Amino acid sequence: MTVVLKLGGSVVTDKETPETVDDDALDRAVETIADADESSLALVHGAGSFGHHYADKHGVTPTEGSHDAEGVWAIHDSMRRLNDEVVGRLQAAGVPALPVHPLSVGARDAESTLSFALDSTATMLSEGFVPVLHGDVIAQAGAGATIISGDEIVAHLARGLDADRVGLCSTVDGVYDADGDVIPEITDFAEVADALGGSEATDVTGGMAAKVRALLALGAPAHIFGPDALSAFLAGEPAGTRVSG
Ligand SMILES: Nc1ncnc2c1ncn2[C@@H]1O[C@H](COP(=O)(O)OP(=O)(O)OP(=O)(O)O)[C@@H](O)[C@H]1O
Ligand SMILES: C=C(C)CCOP(=O)(O)O
Repeated sequence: MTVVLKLGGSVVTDKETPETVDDDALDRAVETIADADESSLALVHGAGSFGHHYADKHGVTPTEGSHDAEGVWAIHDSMRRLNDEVVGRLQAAGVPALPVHPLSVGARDAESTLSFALDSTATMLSEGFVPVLHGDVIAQAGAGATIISGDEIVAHLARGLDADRVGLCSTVDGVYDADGDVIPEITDFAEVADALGGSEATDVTGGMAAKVRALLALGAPAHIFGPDALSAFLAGEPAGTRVSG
């Protein structure tokens, strides 16, 4: 049973204050993951108030690239520091976490098609480690470097590792309908398009609409849920909104 789980940047950081980890929320998530003791778990985390802030400052998005090495490094470096924090706390809680930095293993061609070697991630999993990936900048042919969101990495991992279960843990309890109620299941983008917005904070990768689109394109069932439902998700129980294309 392979599980791919993303901890949203809005969960693990205080998205309103640049470069601030949300200590309580991250510790709670780490504790829940340690308690679950999932045998084959690949983790991804988002950018929150780390990467998005620098991406915005240097004008880099998933489609607008940059050849400015210092700017690209500033974005990556902020994500690397957040990743150090996440990996360090997981290890302190007894989870055998190791980092995988997308900048060093992935690239896009001129048509934006992603190639992303999964050898390190897959081998870590089979050796009993918990790989921890993150949204990042990656080199793109003809564009310098562009942003890759944690959600895109989740989709790539889910396919490449043939995941049995995929989860996006965000700050919301699930995907809300126009009345603010959690939608139990989404099978078609058009049915929910009107209710889906972007993100409330600085976010260059598109908020909820982009998440639902990416998850609908997967073969595996995926769930979007809030931190309170993380242990249920890891136990294989229903959590938040189920998205299946
Ligand atoms: N219909 C909807 N239901 C739920 N949330 C929605 C909806 N439309 C827009 N949103 C927004 O989407 C946000 C979740 O997307 P966001 O990209 O901020 O999450 P994240 O993955 O946790 O963060 P990050 O992108 O930094 O990793 C919510 O906080 C909410 O503001
Ligand atoms: C802005 C950067 C570097 C990555 C964005 O990842 P996300 O928070 O998962 O959308």
